[in-house]
Amino acid sequence: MRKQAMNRDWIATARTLSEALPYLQRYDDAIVVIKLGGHAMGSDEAMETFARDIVLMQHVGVNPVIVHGGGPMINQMLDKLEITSEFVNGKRVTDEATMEVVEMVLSGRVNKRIVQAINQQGGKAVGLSGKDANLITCDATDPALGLVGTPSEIDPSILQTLFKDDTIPVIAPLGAGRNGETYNINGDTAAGAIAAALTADRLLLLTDIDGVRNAEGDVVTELTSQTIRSMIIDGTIAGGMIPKTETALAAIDGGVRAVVILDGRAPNATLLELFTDHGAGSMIRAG
Ligand SMILES: Nc1ncnc2c1ncn2[C@@H]1O[C@H](COP(=O)(O)OP(=O)(O)O)[C@@H](O)[C@H]1O
Ligand SMILES: CC(=O)N[C@@H](CCC(=O)OP(=O)(O)O)C(=O)O
Repeated sequence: MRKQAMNRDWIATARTLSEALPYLQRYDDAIVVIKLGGHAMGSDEAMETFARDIVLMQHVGVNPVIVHGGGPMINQMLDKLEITSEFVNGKRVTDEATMEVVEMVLSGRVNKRIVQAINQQGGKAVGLSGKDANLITCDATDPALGLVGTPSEIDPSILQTLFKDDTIPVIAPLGAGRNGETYNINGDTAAGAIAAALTADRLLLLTDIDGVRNAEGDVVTELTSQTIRSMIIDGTIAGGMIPKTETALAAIDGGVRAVVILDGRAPNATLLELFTDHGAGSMIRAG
């Protein structure tokens, strides 16, 4: 016998699916780069929902690319090893010992947790870092930051190969230097550079806050490059939000159609943004 569940509005569920059609058509074959910040990687349950949304996205024709962070997980391991660490303008000052820990945590535990979560939902994910297949080549950002890298060359060919095979790339933000160095790249910066190299349709930066807030504490839903620049200068945008908004500007300059900064802890955040009228977070658009 067919179930007659009374505790859910099935008609509304069917309507939601029907209303998604124009969005499904818009994003058919689109490239969407999703940066999952360390603060947005919550419980196993939240990771499961995130992974299911990514697999669904791919099933309806999107080519998703995940770039992740993991700052809080790096901090935990550095604490255990009694290595002190400091941030300058949202970037971790990285010496050789810190770099070893960063690579171990990001390419190891964090990357594989996301890969496994996607695969458990029936997707096919592969974990890489920017060092694999010459994906990201870096130059030093600033000698004062040590081994922090700025992507100078991106070779996205491995990503195109993975798209053809319906495989979802999950990328740890590390890059190779020209002389065999390993560089630590801020996760947002890496995601922006990859999105620009792919001329992605969307870059979603998932974090632990519902968007970019103004001095009054309200989320600004549409941001222009001028507003961002003045908010950085007057200190309204600070800490980890600096690389995020700078990334958004660089990605738009690099050909990405739109960047959205949104709360990755909100349930189904990525689907809400892509497939419904309810835009979430702060959007920065081209033109
Ligand atoms: N104007 C602002 N609007 C929103 N968040 C801001 C702003 N200025 C600074 N922040 C801080 O930036 C943080 C997001 O950056 P970060 O912690 O690096 O995130 P993630 O780990 O997701 O990359 C927010 O939690 C908030 O504390
Ligand atoms: C240079 C730099 O700061 N690299 C970051 C890389 C991880 C990251 O970006 O993590 P979130 O996205 O969680 O902040 C770091 O060492 O913490």
